[in-house]
Amino acid sequence: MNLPGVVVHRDADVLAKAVAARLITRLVDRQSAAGTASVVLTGGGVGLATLAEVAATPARDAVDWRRLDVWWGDERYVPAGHADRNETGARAALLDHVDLDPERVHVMRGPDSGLSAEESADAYAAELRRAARPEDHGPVPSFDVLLLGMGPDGHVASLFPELPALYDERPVVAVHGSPKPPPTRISLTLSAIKAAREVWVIAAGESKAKAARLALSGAGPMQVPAAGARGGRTLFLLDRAAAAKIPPDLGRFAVVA
Ligand SMILES: O=C(O)[C@H](O)[C@@H](O)[C@H](O)[C@H](O)COP(=O)(O)O
Repeated sequence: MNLPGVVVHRDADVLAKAVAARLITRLVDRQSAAGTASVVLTGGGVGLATLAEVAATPARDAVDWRRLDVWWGDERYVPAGHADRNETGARAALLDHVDLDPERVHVMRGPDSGLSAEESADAYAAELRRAARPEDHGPVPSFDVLLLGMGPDGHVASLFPELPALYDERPVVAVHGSPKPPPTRISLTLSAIKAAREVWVIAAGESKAKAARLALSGAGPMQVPAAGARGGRTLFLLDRAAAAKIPPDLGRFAVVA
């Protein structure tokens, strides 16, 4: 597996703008090459700021939104429309402002669906399996780009240090007792994340600096889940504060700020 690339931007605002530009380019390139594209969204502040920047840039019109599959890396297990849902934030920031095919927006269902968290995870795994093509060689599509925010403890999606979800081999699991509220969540596992052609870990702020260093310096995924978040190509897209503790010889280090 290739070493992750590291790209550092001046601050959180520039980071969100730069990731938005990169995302639009990635989706347009995939649609040109394959006729279609797929993205996996993340919750969290930097992820939502990125989506808002996509909505704000006129270049968004270069994407054929109707030929895009939208998935989530994780979801908080609360009812549809609840302010805590990653879906709610993503809709407000971007999804409600572009012409998506509703059939291609793949939400993780909450308690209002009548499904338990476990059943919701299984239903999402089944939806992923249906979308996977023979060339994907597995139960999950080869996502074109999978976005991940990262917590100060190194969590990505709803994969928190030392929780059993980290060694679960199923592609999607229910998570109970999340240290970040709300406590019950649905998450892709590291095995599903690895199916992505590109994984982008996006983080801003000093509180993420230690996790970024550990994730890039051989820590174990049980202690630092972001250390196990790797795709065909992996990028850590950081602001200066989040990159402050990374020794320059780790990964391919590009300071563009
Ligand atoms: O549902 C969630 O809470 C997330 O998907 C989670 O993994 C998030 O991305 C990180 O906690 C970073 O969040 P911030 O960017 O807000 O720090």
